[in-house]
Amino acid sequence: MSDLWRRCLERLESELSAEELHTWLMPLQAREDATGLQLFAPNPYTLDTVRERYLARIETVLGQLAGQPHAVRLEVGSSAPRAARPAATKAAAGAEAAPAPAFAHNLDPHYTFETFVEGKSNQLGKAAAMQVAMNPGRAYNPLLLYGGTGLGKTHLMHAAGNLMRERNPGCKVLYLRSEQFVGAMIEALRTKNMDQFKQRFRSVDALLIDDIQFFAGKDTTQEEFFHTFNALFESKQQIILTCDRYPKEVDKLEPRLKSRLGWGLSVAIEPPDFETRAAILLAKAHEKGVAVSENVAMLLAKRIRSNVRDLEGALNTLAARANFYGKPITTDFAEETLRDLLATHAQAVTVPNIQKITAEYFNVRLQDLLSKRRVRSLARPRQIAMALSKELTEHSLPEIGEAFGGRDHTTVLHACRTIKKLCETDARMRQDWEQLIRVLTG
Ligand SMILES: Nc1ncnc2c1ncn2[C@@H]1O[C@H](COP(=O)(O)OP(=O)(O)OP(=O)(O)O)[C@@H](O)[C@H]1O
Repeated sequence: MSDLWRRCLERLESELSAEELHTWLMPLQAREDATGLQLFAPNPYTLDTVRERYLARIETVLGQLAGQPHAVRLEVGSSAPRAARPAATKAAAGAEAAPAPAFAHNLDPHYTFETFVEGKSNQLGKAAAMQVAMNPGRAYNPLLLYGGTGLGKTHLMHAAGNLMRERNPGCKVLYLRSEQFVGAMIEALRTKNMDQFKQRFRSVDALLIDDIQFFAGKDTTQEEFFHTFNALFESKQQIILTCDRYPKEVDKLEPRLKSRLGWGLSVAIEPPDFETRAAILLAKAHEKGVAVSENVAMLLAKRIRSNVRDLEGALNTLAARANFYGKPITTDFAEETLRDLLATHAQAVTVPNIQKITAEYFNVRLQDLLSKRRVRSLARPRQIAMALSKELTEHSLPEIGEAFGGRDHTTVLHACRTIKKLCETDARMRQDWEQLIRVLTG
């Protein structure tokens, strides 16, 4: 790697989140010559993103490091051509040696990148899944998508598989829920067909396994998965996994497996924000041919924050009722039809609950959080709790101010603006914010 580029990355490490760095900048290859620095992106998508979001900053840092303006050229390609055989060719070579039964892929054709709505909460996950699909076995291996239920991990996983097959129809992509992997293994053990089992999993170009937290405590499965993983990894076959939390936090998952999972890229999929929830609803309604206005989408997006599956469930209920009664889906109709459901979601998030959870999260006493004390260790959690109250409840600014020890509504407004800005610029703050939302709405 060019020394200048390495130093530039080191500098940027302190400014960007690890995920941004790994998704966009680490895949770049650098070549330095008399005319400046040339950066090679693995695909046009990365190139566009780097140009749009990071190029200006890269040029500034390079200028600082070199002591004078430094030209940067960006293009798609590689600084040194790789010798590795593409995965599909490898599979074909394997097939020559031992003809395998016809391959039946099992991807859901509806789960594509086109039907996936992008927002801040899932942008990195989508980008990583796309890169993997465009460079199977080479971009990130394994790619691990983790996060709460119903947030689109399975969708992205299938989308990656579908894109791989679109780009290379001969590509063998096998999707399995973890339970299916366990079931297949038990069956193979029972019928003494372990060789066939091994062959089945190791002959694919990409193996997609959903919800690997299910492997916890299943030692034989983990052992077998570990060997499958190694075999695939070594021959550069792509592995994509999902998990309901960061795998290091999954109890009874073997340390050596956890360490393997860390070899590639792990990306968190966060709960979508309000705008993304509304956009997802409108997209789903369009897909299903259900006429839903923006107002209705906004109503549901405002009130149902838990996850996309719940949002979709609400939309399906609305569509079915509207169809049954032959009525249009107005906001009144939606309020009326989903009254119980909306009430359940509203109950979960109250200002006192937000205050309590935020105080616990930052390890401060509730009475201090609500006090007038202005020390930073209290002021920031207090601002976060105020901003969360605005985001997650229907209360007005004066009402929220009142609930925080009788503060003025302008103080609440200031808190909301400060936190929003910090979430955009500070990765640590964004993590805290998203984690709290997850706890409060999960
Ligand atoms: N950003 C998005 N755009 C469009 N649809 C989405 C998005 N996020 C989630 N969905 C939809 O929400 C539903 C649930 O998503 P999915 O099954 O992928 O969740 P998951 O994270 O894998 O959940 P689980 O861990 O429970 O399996 C799917 O119908 C999916 O299409």
